[in-house]
Order: sequence, then C-alpha cells, then structure tokens
Amino acid sequence: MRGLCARHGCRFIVNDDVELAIAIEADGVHLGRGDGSVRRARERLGERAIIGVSCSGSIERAVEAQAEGASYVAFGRFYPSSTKPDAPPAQIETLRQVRGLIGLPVCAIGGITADNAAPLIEAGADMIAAVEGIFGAADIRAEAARYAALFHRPFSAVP
Ligand SMILES: Cc1ncc(COP(=O)(O)OP(=O)(O)O)c(N)n1
Ligand SMILES: Cc1nc(C(=O)O)sc1CCOP(=O)(O)O
Repeated sequence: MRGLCARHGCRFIVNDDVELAIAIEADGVHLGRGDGSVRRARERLGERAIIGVSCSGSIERAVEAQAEGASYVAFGRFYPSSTKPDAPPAQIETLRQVRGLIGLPVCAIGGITADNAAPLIEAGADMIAAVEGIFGAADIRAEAARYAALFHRPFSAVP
C-alpha cells in the first residue's frame, strides 16, 4: 500500500497504530480516543509526520489535539453512516466554531457523499473522508473526482 500510494503521489496514513506507521515508514497516523497519546505519537514519529486526530463533535478535543502536536483534526459523523452506524452525530455548526479556535486543517467524516458534502465544505471542512460514498460507487475514479471538484481552494495537512 505504501509503495502504491508513493507511485501515485498520495500520502499513506496508518489508522490507530503508531508503531506500525514507524515500521513501514508511513507518512503518518490517524488516532482515535483509545489509540494513545497524540503527544507521544509526535515524539515517536517526528516533526514531519502527519498526525490526524478524531474529535467526534468535541471542539475541546480539537484544541487539546492541536496543543499536543496534531497535524489535522477530524469531526463526524455528519450524516448517518452505514460503515460506522454507531458513530455519534456531530453538528455542522461545530465546523464553523472550530475554525476560529484552531489553525489546523479540519476533516469531516461520516455518511458524506459528493451530493451532501457541500454544506460541510462551506462551513469550513478542508478535507472530506468517505468510505461508502466512494467505494460504493459504480465508477470509483469518477466519484472521487466529483468529491475533489467540490474544493475550490488548495489545502495541505503536511506540517
Ligand atoms: C478522518 C478519519 N476518521 C476516522 C478514522 C479512523 O476510523 P476509526 O478508527 O473507526 O475511528 P476513530 O477511532 O479514529 O474515532 C480515520 N482513519 N480517518
Ligand atoms: C471511520 C468513521 N469514523 C466516523 C466518525 O464519525 O468518527 S464515521 C466513519 C465511517 C466513514 O465511512 P462512511 O463514509 O461510509 O460513512
């Protein structure tokens, strides 16, 4: 996977596992609540690594994650998700509020399709994470391009 991503100019982020990310020289790691300390991950991975942090609907968690060395924060779920049906709901207004409080890129996740993503981007999401909306499509490449076209400004999660 790492080689495939590198050949196509994609960042490769490992979910949950800092030591695995180090072992395979991934570009970074994504951490949820039970996945260990963000500060410790930054210490282990170094200053250039991308560290994403799930914040559910908590602005406080995002502020804390930024202080501990996160590269981006993620909020969700914004719409019902068949991939993660038990994910607690987050509010679109939270995206607006967090913009004034932190300087990190913000990712939105949960039930997001190319047809319902626009209000989230308008509210301040810099990135959209999607599973079903892309991999459930008949033409995955075309669907990914529809998401990409929703963004009219460049962004980077690289510190
Ligand atoms: C943006 C984003 N969100 C969540 C994940 C990982 O999903 P999961 O491990 O199920 O969720 P959390 O434990 O992080 O809440 C991801 N890779 N990217
Ligand atoms: C992995 C994950 N985390 C979520 C959260 O709300 O934190 S929702 C989710 C599933 C995302 O898949 P889909 O795009 O199919 O809904």
